[in-house]
Amino acid sequence: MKWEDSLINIKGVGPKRKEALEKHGIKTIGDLLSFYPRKYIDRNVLGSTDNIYEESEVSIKAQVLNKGRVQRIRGNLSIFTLSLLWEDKKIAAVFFNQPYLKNTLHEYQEYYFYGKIKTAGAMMKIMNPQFVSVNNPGSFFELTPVYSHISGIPNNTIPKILTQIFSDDLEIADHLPESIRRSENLLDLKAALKAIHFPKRADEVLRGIERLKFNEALKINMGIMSNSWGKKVSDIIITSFEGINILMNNLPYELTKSQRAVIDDMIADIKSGQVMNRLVQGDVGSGKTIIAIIAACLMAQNGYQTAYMAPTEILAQQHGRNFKELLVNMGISVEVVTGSIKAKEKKEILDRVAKGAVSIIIGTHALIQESLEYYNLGMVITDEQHRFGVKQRSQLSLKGNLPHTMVMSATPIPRTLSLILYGDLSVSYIDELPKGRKPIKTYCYDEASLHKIVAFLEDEMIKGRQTFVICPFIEASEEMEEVRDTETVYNELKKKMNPKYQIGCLHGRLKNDDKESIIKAFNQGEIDCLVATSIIEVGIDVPNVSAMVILSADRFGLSQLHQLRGRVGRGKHQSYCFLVTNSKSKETLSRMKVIVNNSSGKKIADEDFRLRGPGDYFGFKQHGLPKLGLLNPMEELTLIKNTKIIADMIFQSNEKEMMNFRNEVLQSFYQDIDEVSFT
Ligand SMILES: Nc1ncnc2c1ncn2[C@@H]1O[C@H](COP(=O)(O)OP(=O)(O)OP(=O)(O)O)[C@@H](O)[C@H]1O
Repeated sequence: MKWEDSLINIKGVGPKRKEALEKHGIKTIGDLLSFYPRKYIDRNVLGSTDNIYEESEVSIKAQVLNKGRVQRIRGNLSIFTLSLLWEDKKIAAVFFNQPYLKNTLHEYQEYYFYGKIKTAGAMMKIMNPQFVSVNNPGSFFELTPVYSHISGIPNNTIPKILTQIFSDDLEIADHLPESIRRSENLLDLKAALKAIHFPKRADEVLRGIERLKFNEALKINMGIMSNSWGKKVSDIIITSFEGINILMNNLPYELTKSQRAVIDDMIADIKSGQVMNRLVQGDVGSGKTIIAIIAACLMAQNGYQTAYMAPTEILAQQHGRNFKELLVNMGISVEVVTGSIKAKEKKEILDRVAKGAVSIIIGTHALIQESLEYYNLGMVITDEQHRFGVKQRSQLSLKGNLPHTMVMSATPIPRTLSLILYGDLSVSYIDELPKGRKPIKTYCYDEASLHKIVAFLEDEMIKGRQTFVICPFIEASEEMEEVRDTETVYNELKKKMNPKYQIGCLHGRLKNDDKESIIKAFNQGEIDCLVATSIIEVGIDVPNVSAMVILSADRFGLSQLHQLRGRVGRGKHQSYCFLVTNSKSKETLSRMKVIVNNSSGKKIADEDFRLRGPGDYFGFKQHGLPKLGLLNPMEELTLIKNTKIIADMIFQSNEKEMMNFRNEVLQSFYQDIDEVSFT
């Protein structure tokens, strides 16, 4: 029996169960072996009456004192209660819906019981315990794996199938080179899987987990490393820096110290003769776009093209305007290519790109399309914002002859995750905001205060400012009446606000042309108040906006609220953000407090991470990385660092075994990420 064999040949797996397992992503023997237990029951802990903890799960040794009593509650529901003597105390064993146990448990006999202890009430209880006779405990004290329930599969079926798999001639090829396995003191793969599924003791499970986590960490590291590995020396020759000096000297503002430092880092990379792989990390509104403009200008002035990949069409258009504003009169040609552009126009642009008549190409995913050929791509910039995966990034880089890469990101990423995601990148931080920015005053109110908030927005608009009103939904939902939607709010505001104010409404369901014209009108100050969904979350840059109201604010994640709020306070005006929620939940209110009291993206991300836990935070899927089994990347810094060193060693090695292993791991990595879909 092999890893890739189908489960259909296994006894006990008929077509129905096969289908149920497949729904859960379990198709092969290997998939089932990779379906790890959710937890283990350890009945080895023998409880004592000296030390009883409410709700603790323990084994107790106790004598049955009576025949017990079955109470019928209603229908099939029954409770069987039995009195036990545990050391010198009485305890009741309570069984639900198992009246037949009356004939199984015998008076005056001793048993081991395992279950949850409840101390509240007149008598101590052990709830729904498992039990075994003291004279014949069998495997009662062995560790028992517990698997997540799969609908259509009885709970004891998974262990049964696994037992069969292991008792047959199971072949598991362990490709990890023996030398690494030994130096890292790891179990071989089959032994590790056996330890996970059939452990006798807890330390065996730990050894099994150690090996399987190692596999996952090594695979992720090798997959990421393969993006940049072996393509270090750059053929791109940059000699002229005059153009960017002119550009920088003519900006309407002075660059911050951090912005200058990032530009220095970039220039040093380019001068080093090696391919640049740099992540630029800076909080919302810290001024990352100008870095991209300067980098693209440098490339253009030296005869190379730059591709700039933005996460949304709206942003691609906005960047297009910004780039053109600063670069067109320097004789640099900029074009925006998006999915919605008309075919004829697109063809014309693509022809010009292929001939080298366009220097800067800005777009969305469309930039990765097969049909887009570059003349001489010198740099790829991705405005990451967690929308692109590892795969897209590398696909775009493959378009040229090893172009330089720069990744922009606003969201602080925990160190471990950034080591994985950007393991191949050097990092520059923009850790200050442009001069003169005032902290955004943030408040949390319930809906009863809405009329006052609307009056406040009108006051701001009298002063010539613009405002945002954000709603989670596009239209009203019957199931979730309490959640605000753009359609209703837009109509209400039209009635409530002075008609001299222009109100606009923007959401993802509008046609691209309509979206574009609304954004344009808002940019030009023709719309005073824009009601929108989170579509404006990233990147939208209108410095005249001074107030934002976020309705049903509890529907958004903390980092998302921070991103949304980052759409105001981008100019010299004092700005305000109102989080509106009717929720009284303590948890919600404490989340709102985090935003009210903090302005730093890093602090908010830390809190988000603390409140939500690692599982939810920065999903791997969002980054186009495969789902992990046992590895929690947030907590395994040492393992990730160690396996990175090993991955590097494997990539450097000319030994056949190492090279074969490398190819196999990469094949599997790319297969995994092919299965990841983007939403
Ligand atoms: N040094 C500076 N001084 C003053 N204004 C600046 C400076 N650098 C950038 N800006 C302006 O600040 C605003 C925000 O910059 P930008 O849009 O580049 O931010 P960002 O880092 O991309 O933010 P986000 O992550 O929110 O998209 C823009 O209007 C930009 O022109």
